[in-house]
Amino acid sequence: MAPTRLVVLISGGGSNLQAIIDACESGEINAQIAAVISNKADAYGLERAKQAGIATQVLSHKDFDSREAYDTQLMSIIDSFIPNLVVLAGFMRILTPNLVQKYIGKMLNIHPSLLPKYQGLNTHQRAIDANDDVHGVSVHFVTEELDGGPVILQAKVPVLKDDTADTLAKRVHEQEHIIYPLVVKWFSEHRLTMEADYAVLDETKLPAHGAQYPQ
Ligand SMILES: Nc1nc2c(c(=O)[nH]1)N[C@@H](CN(C=O)c1ccc(C(=O)N[C@@H](CCC(=O)O)C(=O)O)cc1)CN2
Ligand SMILES: NCC(=O)N[C@@H]1O[C@H](COP(=O)([O-])[O-])[C@@H](O)[C@H]1O
Repeated sequence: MAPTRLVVLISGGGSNLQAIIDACESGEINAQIAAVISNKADAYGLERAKQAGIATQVLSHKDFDSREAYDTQLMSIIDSFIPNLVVLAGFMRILTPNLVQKYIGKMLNIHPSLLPKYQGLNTHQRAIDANDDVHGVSVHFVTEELDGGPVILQAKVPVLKDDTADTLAKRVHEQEHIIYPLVVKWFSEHRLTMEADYAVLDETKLPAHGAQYPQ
């Protein structure tokens, strides 16, 4: 089967991008990253992509007068790489309805909370402030509703009494790097749709660390 063509959108360090790069390079995922696009020129994820020989492009939102104008240009760039799947990996811009609808069912996001809890930003601190004893991460389809799309896979981590947002984020990151490549692999093998019967996904492949299907 031809490898799934990925376009990955980032804004920062790119550790999730790196996990997907590694999984593609090892053959774990039958996919290739056609391009990495960042809205921040100083995103270290761009360096990770360059070191892996992956095409990169920077599209700064500051160069556009509106979200719609930015997304129109972003769509044009994404389309030029003819992706089967668009992967948001720490991409920190809210996408407009036109762009979301164009890629509906073939755009994924990773969000650092157990959705539907804590949509939006600053999720780790919010979990600590709420005295939660469990936190985690969700991989979901992107829809117009911010962080409201169908959840595909989640992973849980404990919140420790002395946790800071940084120590909790580090624990969550470890799980992100397991479940995101796994979901991309499932997409590449099963051509996941938003109406997917999650039973199609082989539960035995779930990492032992407590990943769970949405209830
Ligand atoms: N239409 C959608 N767009 C995006 C989704 C989505 O589900 N639907 N997921 C987000 C990712 N995300 C959380 O997982 C997220 C990203 C950015 C923001 C946000 O408030 N961004 C601000 C700018 C913040 C900054 O620059 O630091 C903004 O866009 O004004 C919230 C949640 C990606 N997009
Ligand atoms: N709302 C989106 C969001 O907060 N996403 C989060 O950004 C980080 C990106 O890290 P990375 O750049 O090292 O992959 C990840 O923790 C991801 O869950």
